[in-house]
Amino acid sequence: MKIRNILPLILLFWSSNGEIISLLTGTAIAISGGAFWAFKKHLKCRLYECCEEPDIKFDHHRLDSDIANMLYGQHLVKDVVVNSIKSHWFNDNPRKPLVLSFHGYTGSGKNFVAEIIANNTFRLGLRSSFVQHIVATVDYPDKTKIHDYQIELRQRILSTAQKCGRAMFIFDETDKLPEQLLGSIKPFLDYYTTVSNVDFRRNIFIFLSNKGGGKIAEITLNQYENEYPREELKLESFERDLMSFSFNEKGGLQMSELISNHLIDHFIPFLPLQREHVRKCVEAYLRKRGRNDLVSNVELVERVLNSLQYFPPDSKAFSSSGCKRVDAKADLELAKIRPIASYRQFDDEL
Ligand SMILES: Nc1ncnc2c1ncn2[C@@H]1O[C@H](COP(=O)(O)OP(=O)(O)OP(=O)(O)O)[C@@H](O)[C@H]1O
Repeated sequence: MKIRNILPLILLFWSSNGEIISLLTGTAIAISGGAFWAFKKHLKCRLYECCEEPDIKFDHHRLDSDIANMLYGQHLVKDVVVNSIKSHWFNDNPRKPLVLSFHGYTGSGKNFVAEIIANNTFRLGLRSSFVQHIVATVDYPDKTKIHDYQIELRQRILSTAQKCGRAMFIFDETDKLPEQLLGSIKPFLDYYTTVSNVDFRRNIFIFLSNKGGGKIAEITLNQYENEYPREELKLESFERDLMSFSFNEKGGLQMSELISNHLIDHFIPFLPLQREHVRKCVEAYLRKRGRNDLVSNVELVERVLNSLQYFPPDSKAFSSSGCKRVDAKADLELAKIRPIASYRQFDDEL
Protein backbone atom coordinates (compact mmCIF):
# COMPACT_ATOMS: atom_id res chain seq x y z
CA MET A 1 0.00 0.00 0.00
CA LYS A 2 1.31 3.40 -0.94
CA ILE A 3 1.92 5.93 1.81
CA ARG A 4 -0.43 8.31 -0.01
CA ASN A 5 -3.24 5.84 0.54
CA ILE A 6 -2.66 5.20 4.20
CA LEU A 7 -1.90 8.83 5.14
CA PRO A 8 -5.55 9.69 5.75
CA LEU A 9 -5.81 6.60 7.98
CA ILE A 10 -2.68 7.61 9.94
CA LEU A 11 -4.03 11.15 10.32
CA LEU A 12 -7.38 9.83 11.43
CA PHE A 13 -5.78 7.48 13.99
CA TRP A 14 -3.43 10.25 15.14
CA SER A 15 -6.14 12.81 15.49
CA SER A 16 -8.55 10.44 17.18
CA ASN A 17 -5.74 9.26 19.45
CA GLY A 18 -5.02 12.88 20.19
CA GLU A 19 -8.64 13.37 21.01
CA ILE A 20 -8.65 10.26 23.14
CA ILE A 21 -5.56 11.50 24.95
CA SER A 22 -6.97 14.96 25.45
CA LEU A 23 -10.28 13.41 26.43
CA LEU A 24 -8.52 11.18 28.94
CA THR A 25 -6.43 14.09 30.23
CA GLY A 26 -9.52 16.24 30.48
CA THR A 27 -11.39 13.51 32.30
CA ALA A 28 -8.47 12.94 34.63
CA ILE A 29 -8.29 16.65 35.38
CA ALA A 30 -12.04 16.81 35.83
CA ILE A 31 -12.02 13.75 38.07
CA SER A 32 -9.08 15.00 40.08
CA GLY A 33 -10.63 18.50 40.12
CA GLY A 34 -13.99 17.08 41.17
CA ALA A 35 -12.29 14.81 43.66
CA PHE A 36 -10.34 17.75 44.99
CA TRP A 37 -13.49 19.81 45.50
CA ALA A 38 -15.31 16.86 46.98
CA PHE A 39 -12.39 16.25 49.31
CA LYS A 40 -12.22 19.94 50.23
CA LYS A 41 -15.94 19.98 50.97
CA HIS A 42 -15.67 16.75 52.93
CA LEU A 43 -12.81 18.23 54.97
CA LYS A 44 -14.70 21.47 55.55
CA CYS A 45 -17.75 19.54 56.68
CA ARG A 46 -15.62 17.40 58.99
CA LEU A 47 -13.79 20.39 60.44
CA TYR A 48 -16.65 22.85 60.56
CA GLU A 49 -20.29 22.30 59.69
CA CYS A 50 -22.29 21.89 56.50
CA CYS A 51 -25.92 22.54 55.71
CA GLU A 52 -26.60 18.87 54.96
CA GLU A 53 -26.54 15.45 56.56
CA PRO A 54 -25.08 14.46 58.98
CA ASP A 55 -24.74 18.01 60.36
CA ILE A 56 -28.40 18.64 59.75
CA LYS A 57 -30.76 15.77 60.27
CA PHE A 58 -34.21 16.15 61.71
CA ASP A 59 -35.00 13.14 63.87
CA HIS A 60 -38.70 13.46 64.61
CA HIS A 61 -38.87 10.14 66.45
CA ARG A 62 -36.20 11.29 68.90
CA LEU A 63 -37.76 14.74 69.19
CA ASP A 64 -41.01 13.04 70.08
CA SER A 65 -39.44 10.74 72.65
CA ASP A 66 -37.18 13.45 74.16
CA ILE A 67 -40.12 15.72 74.73
CA ALA A 68 -42.21 12.84 76.08
CA ASN A 69 -39.47 11.68 78.47
CA MET A 70 -37.66 14.85 79.46
CA LEU A 71 -40.35 17.53 79.56
CA TYR A 72 -42.70 17.39 82.52
CA GLY A 73 -46.19 18.79 82.87
CA GLN A 74 -46.49 20.29 79.38
CA HIS A 75 -48.91 18.06 77.50
CA LEU A 76 -49.94 20.88 75.13
CA VAL A 77 -46.39 21.52 74.02
CA LYS A 78 -45.66 18.02 72.85
CA ASP A 79 -48.39 17.71 70.23
CA VAL A 80 -48.07 21.13 68.67
CA VAL A 81 -44.30 21.35 68.64
CA VAL A 82 -43.59 17.89 67.26
CA ASN A 83 -46.37 17.91 64.67
CA SER A 84 -45.85 21.47 63.44
CA ILE A 85 -42.10 20.98 62.95
CA LYS A 86 -42.62 17.60 61.36
CA SER A 87 -45.15 18.85 58.82
CA HIS A 88 -43.09 21.94 58.01
CA TRP A 89 -39.86 19.98 57.65
CA PHE A 90 -41.29 17.36 55.32
CA ASN A 91 -43.27 19.83 53.24
CA ASP A 92 -41.46 20.17 49.90
CA ASN A 93 -42.92 23.55 49.26
CA PRO A 94 -43.76 25.48 52.43
CA ARG A 95 -45.21 28.92 51.74
CA LYS A 96 -43.51 30.59 54.68
CA PRO A 97 -41.12 29.80 57.54
CA LEU A 98 -42.53 28.07 60.59
CA VAL A 99 -43.13 30.61 63.38
CA LEU A 100 -43.81 29.41 66.92
CA SER A 101 -44.46 31.59 69.94
CA PHE A 102 -43.81 30.05 73.39
CA HIS A 103 -45.45 31.73 76.41
CA GLY A 104 -45.28 31.03 80.11
CA TYR A 105 -43.77 31.76 83.49
CA THR A 106 -40.08 31.45 84.14
CA GLY A 107 -38.63 27.95 84.43
CA SER A 108 -41.52 26.22 82.70
CA GLY A 109 -39.32 24.85 79.90
CA LYS A 110 -39.44 27.29 76.95
CA ASN A 111 -35.67 27.43 76.41
CA PHE A 112 -35.41 23.75 77.26
CA VAL A 113 -37.81 22.82 74.43
CA ALA A 114 -36.01 25.12 71.98
CA GLU A 115 -32.79 23.32 72.92
CA ILE A 116 -34.39 19.88 72.47
CA ILE A 117 -35.55 20.93 68.97
CA ALA A 118 -32.05 22.19 68.10
CA ASN A 119 -30.47 18.97 69.39
CA ASN A 120 -32.74 16.87 67.21
CA THR A 121 -32.13 18.94 64.10
CA PHE A 122 -28.49 20.05 64.20
CA ARG A 123 -25.54 17.82 65.11
CA LEU A 124 -24.10 20.68 67.14
CA GLY A 125 -27.42 21.64 68.72
CA LEU A 126 -27.46 25.20 70.02
CA ARG A 127 -23.75 25.51 69.16
CA SER A 128 -24.55 25.12 65.46
CA SER A 129 -23.69 28.11 63.31
CA PHE A 130 -27.11 27.61 61.72
CA VAL A 131 -28.86 28.31 65.03
CA GLN A 132 -29.09 31.90 66.19
CA HIS A 133 -30.06 32.41 69.82
CA ILE A 134 -30.98 36.05 70.16
CA VAL A 135 -31.39 37.34 73.71
CA ALA A 136 -32.99 40.79 73.70
CA THR A 137 -31.37 42.20 76.85
CA VAL A 138 -27.93 40.77 76.09
CA ASP A 139 -27.67 41.36 72.34
CA TYR A 140 -29.68 44.56 72.00
CA PRO A 141 -29.62 46.35 75.37
CA ASP A 142 -29.29 50.02 74.34
CA LYS A 143 -32.58 51.58 73.24
CA THR A 144 -30.76 54.55 71.69
CA LYS A 145 -29.07 52.29 69.14
CA ILE A 146 -32.21 50.86 67.57
CA HIS A 147 -31.23 51.89 64.07
CA ASP A 148 -27.82 50.16 64.29
CA TYR A 149 -29.44 47.13 65.87
CA GLN A 150 -32.00 46.89 63.07
CA ILE A 151 -29.24 46.71 60.48
CA GLU A 152 -27.21 44.28 62.55
CA LEU A 153 -30.13 41.96 63.28
CA ARG A 154 -31.28 41.90 59.66
CA GLN A 155 -27.73 41.12 58.55
CA ARG A 156 -27.37 38.41 61.18
CA ILE A 157 -30.56 36.73 60.03
CA LEU A 158 -29.86 37.14 56.32
CA SER A 159 -26.31 35.79 56.49
CA THR A 160 -27.36 32.77 58.55
CA ALA A 161 -30.25 31.91 56.23
CA GLN A 162 -27.97 32.40 53.24
CA LYS A 163 -25.54 29.82 54.64
CA CYS A 164 -28.36 27.38 55.33
CA GLY A 165 -31.97 27.24 54.23
CA ARG A 166 -32.75 25.17 57.33
CA ALA A 167 -31.59 27.72 59.88
CA MET A 168 -33.32 28.22 63.21
CA PHE A 169 -33.77 31.53 65.03
CA ILE A 170 -34.65 31.62 68.72
CA PHE A 171 -35.69 34.98 70.15
CA ASP A 172 -35.44 34.87 73.92
CA GLU A 173 -37.15 37.57 76.04
CA THR A 174 -39.17 38.66 73.01
CA ASP A 175 -41.27 40.89 75.23
CA LYS A 176 -38.14 42.98 75.88
CA LEU A 177 -37.29 43.35 72.21
CA PRO A 178 -38.05 46.90 71.02
CA GLU A 179 -41.02 47.09 68.69
CA GLN A 180 -39.04 48.57 65.79
CA LEU A 181 -36.55 45.72 66.02
CA LEU A 182 -39.26 43.11 65.85
CA GLY A 183 -40.88 45.02 62.99
CA SER A 184 -37.66 44.95 60.99
CA ILE A 185 -37.68 41.16 60.83
CA LYS A 186 -41.28 40.90 59.67
CA PRO A 187 -40.40 40.37 55.98
CA PHE A 188 -38.43 37.24 56.89
CA LEU A 189 -41.52 35.66 58.41
CA ASP A 190 -43.85 36.57 55.60
CA TYR A 191 -45.20 34.73 52.55
CA TYR A 192 -42.36 35.76 50.22
CA THR A 193 -40.46 33.42 47.95
CA THR A 194 -37.25 35.31 48.68
CA VAL A 195 -36.16 38.30 50.76
CA SER A 196 -32.96 39.99 49.51
CA ASN A 197 -32.45 36.93 47.31
CA VAL A 198 -32.60 34.55 50.26
CA ASP A 199 -35.31 31.91 50.57
CA PHE A 200 -36.63 31.84 54.14
CA ARG A 201 -39.47 29.40 53.69
CA ARG A 202 -37.72 26.42 55.29
CA ASN A 203 -36.45 28.31 58.33
CA ILE A 204 -37.89 28.06 61.83
CA PHE A 205 -38.45 31.08 64.07
CA ILE A 206 -39.22 30.58 67.77
CA PHE A 207 -40.23 33.46 70.03
CA LEU A 208 -40.02 32.96 73.80
CA SER A 209 -41.69 35.22 76.29
CA ASN A 210 -43.20 35.43 79.78
CA LYS A 211 -46.13 37.47 78.49
CA GLY A 212 -49.46 35.78 79.00
CA GLY A 213 -47.91 33.73 81.84
CA GLY A 214 -50.39 35.23 84.33
CA LYS A 215 -53.37 34.27 82.19
CA ILE A 216 -52.01 30.77 81.62
CA ALA A 217 -51.53 30.38 85.39
CA GLU A 218 -55.08 31.64 86.02
CA ILE A 219 -56.64 29.10 83.65
CA THR A 220 -54.48 26.29 85.00
CA LEU A 221 -55.25 27.23 88.61
CA ASN A 222 -58.94 27.25 87.85
CA GLN A 223 -58.66 23.73 86.50
CA TYR A 224 -56.65 22.68 89.56
CA GLU A 225 -59.10 24.18 92.05
CA ASN A 226 -62.04 22.54 90.33
CA GLU A 227 -60.15 19.27 90.53
CA TYR A 228 -60.26 18.68 86.79
CA PRO A 229 -57.23 16.92 85.35
CA ARG A 230 -54.67 19.36 84.00
CA GLU A 231 -54.23 17.12 80.95
CA GLU A 232 -57.79 17.95 79.88
CA LEU A 233 -56.82 21.55 79.19
CA LYS A 234 -56.93 22.24 75.46
CA LEU A 235 -54.87 24.57 73.32
CA GLU A 236 -57.96 26.51 72.29
CA SER A 237 -58.52 27.57 75.92
CA PHE A 238 -55.32 29.59 75.71
CA GLU A 239 -54.71 30.62 72.13
CA ARG A 240 -57.25 33.43 71.95
CA ASP A 241 -56.03 34.93 75.25
CA LEU A 242 -52.39 34.68 74.23
CA MET A 243 -53.10 36.41 70.94
CA SER A 244 -54.95 39.26 72.59
CA PHE A 245 -52.26 39.62 75.27
CA SER A 246 -49.50 39.69 72.72
CA PHE A 247 -51.50 42.11 70.64
CA ASN A 248 -52.73 44.56 73.24
CA GLU A 249 -50.39 44.60 76.17
CA LYS A 250 -48.34 47.76 76.46
CA GLY A 251 -44.66 46.88 76.57
CA GLY A 252 -45.81 43.38 75.77
CA LEU A 253 -44.82 41.20 72.91
CA GLN A 254 -45.14 44.10 70.49
CA MET A 255 -46.14 41.53 67.97
CA SER A 256 -49.23 43.33 66.74
CA GLU A 257 -48.10 43.44 63.13
CA LEU A 258 -46.95 39.84 63.12
CA ILE A 259 -50.28 38.76 64.59
CA SER A 260 -52.55 40.87 62.41
CA ASN A 261 -50.71 39.54 59.37
CA HIS A 262 -51.13 35.98 60.66
CA LEU A 263 -47.43 35.31 60.56
CA ILE A 264 -47.31 33.42 63.85
CA ASP A 265 -48.40 29.86 63.21
CA HIS A 266 -48.85 28.63 66.78
CA PHE A 267 -49.11 30.22 70.21
CA ILE A 268 -47.96 27.59 72.67
CA PRO A 269 -48.71 27.89 76.39
CA PHE A 270 -46.26 26.52 78.95
CA LEU A 271 -48.26 25.74 82.08
CA PRO A 272 -46.93 26.58 85.56
CA LEU A 273 -45.33 23.51 87.09
CA GLN A 274 -46.73 21.72 90.13
CA ARG A 275 -44.66 20.23 92.91
CA GLU A 276 -44.89 16.75 91.35
CA HIS A 277 -43.32 18.06 88.13
CA VAL A 278 -40.54 19.82 90.01
CA ARG A 279 -39.93 16.57 91.87
CA LYS A 280 -39.25 14.90 88.51
CA CYS A 281 -36.82 17.70 87.68
CA VAL A 282 -34.96 17.08 90.97
CA GLU A 283 -34.79 13.35 90.26
CA ALA A 284 -33.59 13.96 86.70
CA TYR A 285 -30.89 16.30 87.99
CA LEU A 286 -29.67 13.76 90.56
CA ARG A 287 -29.41 11.17 87.80
CA LYS A 288 -27.53 13.63 85.63
CA ARG A 289 -25.07 14.16 88.48
CA GLY A 290 -24.54 10.39 88.64
CA ARG A 291 -26.39 10.12 91.98
CA ASN A 292 -29.05 7.55 91.08
CA ASP A 293 -28.61 6.29 94.63
CA LEU A 294 -30.19 9.50 95.96
CA VAL A 295 -33.27 9.53 93.73
CA SER A 296 -35.18 7.41 96.25
CA ASN A 297 -33.91 9.50 99.17
CA VAL A 298 -37.29 11.07 99.94
CA GLU A 299 -35.96 13.37 102.65
CA LEU A 300 -33.32 14.89 100.43
CA VAL A 301 -35.70 15.36 97.52
CA GLU A 302 -38.27 16.96 99.86
CA ARG A 303 -35.62 19.33 101.25
CA VAL A 304 -34.85 20.51 97.71
CA LEU A 305 -38.56 20.93 96.95
CA ASN A 306 -39.15 22.83 100.20
CA SER A 307 -36.35 25.26 99.41
CA LEU A 308 -38.34 26.60 96.45
CA GLN A 309 -41.25 29.06 96.51
CA TYR A 310 -44.81 28.23 95.51
CA PHE A 311 -47.91 30.24 94.61
CA PRO A 312 -50.70 31.21 95.23
CA PRO A 313 -50.13 31.64 98.97
CA ASP A 314 -53.13 29.55 100.06
CA SER A 315 -52.90 26.44 97.87
CA LYS A 316 -49.20 26.72 96.91
CA ALA A 317 -50.20 24.84 93.77
CA PHE A 318 -47.36 25.94 91.49
CA SER A 319 -43.64 26.51 91.70
CA SER A 320 -42.77 30.23 91.28
CA SER A 321 -39.57 29.42 89.40
CA GLY A 322 -40.73 26.21 87.72
CA CYS A 323 -37.73 23.90 87.52
CA LYS A 324 -35.30 26.76 87.10
CA ARG A 325 -33.52 26.80 90.47
CA VAL A 326 -33.61 23.06 90.98
CA ASP A 327 -29.96 22.49 89.98
CA ALA A 328 -28.65 25.10 92.42
CA LYS A 329 -30.84 23.92 95.29
CA ALA A 330 -29.98 20.26 94.68
CA ASP A 331 -26.27 21.14 94.53
CA LEU A 332 -26.55 22.71 97.97
CA GLU A 333 -27.99 19.49 99.35
CA LEU A 334 -25.40 17.40 97.54
CA ALA A 335 -22.63 19.50 99.03
CA LYS A 336 -23.89 18.67 102.53
CA ILE A 337 -23.58 14.93 102.08
CA ARG A 338 -20.43 12.87 101.70
CA PRO A 339 -19.46 12.36 98.05
CA ILE A 340 -19.47 8.80 96.71
CA ALA A 341 -15.68 8.85 96.39
CA SER A 342 -15.25 9.14 100.17
CA TYR A 343 -16.88 5.74 100.60
CA ARG A 344 -13.83 4.22 98.93
CA GLN A 345 -12.53 1.22 100.82
CA PHE A 346 -8.90 0.15 101.07
CA ASP A 347 -7.80 -3.43 100.98
CA ASP A 348 -6.38 -4.83 104.17
CA GLU A 349 -3.07 -5.48 102.46
CA LEU A 350 -1.29 -3.43 99.89
N1 LIG B 1 -41.29 21.35 82.04
C1 LIG B 1 -40.04 20.99 82.32
N2 LIG B 1 -39.68 19.69 82.32
C2 LIG B 1 -38.40 19.33 82.59
N3 LIG B 1 -37.42 20.20 82.91
C3 LIG B 1 -37.73 21.50 82.92
C4 LIG B 1 -39.05 21.97 82.61
N4 LIG B 1 -39.03 23.30 82.69
C5 LIG B 1 -37.81 23.67 83.02
N5 LIG B 1 -37.00 22.59 83.15
C6 LIG B 1 -35.60 22.60 83.56
O1 LIG B 1 -35.30 23.89 84.06
C7 LIG B 1 -34.29 24.51 83.28
C8 LIG B 1 -34.67 25.97 83.07
O2 LIG B 1 -35.84 26.04 82.27
P1 LIG B 1 -35.97 26.98 80.99
O3 LIG B 1 -34.73 27.77 80.82
O4 LIG B 1 -36.38 26.16 79.82
O5 LIG B 1 -37.13 27.92 81.44
P2 LIG B 1 -37.81 29.09 80.60
O6 LIG B 1 -39.26 28.76 80.55
O7 LIG B 1 -37.11 29.29 79.33
O8 LIG B 1 -37.60 30.31 81.62
P3 LIG B 1 -37.38 31.89 81.31
O9 LIG B 1 -38.71 32.44 80.94
O10 LIG B 1 -36.92 32.44 82.62
O11 LIG B 1 -36.36 32.01 80.23
C9 LIG B 1 -34.21 23.74 82.00
O12 LIG B 1 -32.91 23.74 81.48
C10 LIG B 1 -34.63 22.35 82.41
O13 LIG B 1 -33.52 21.66 82.94
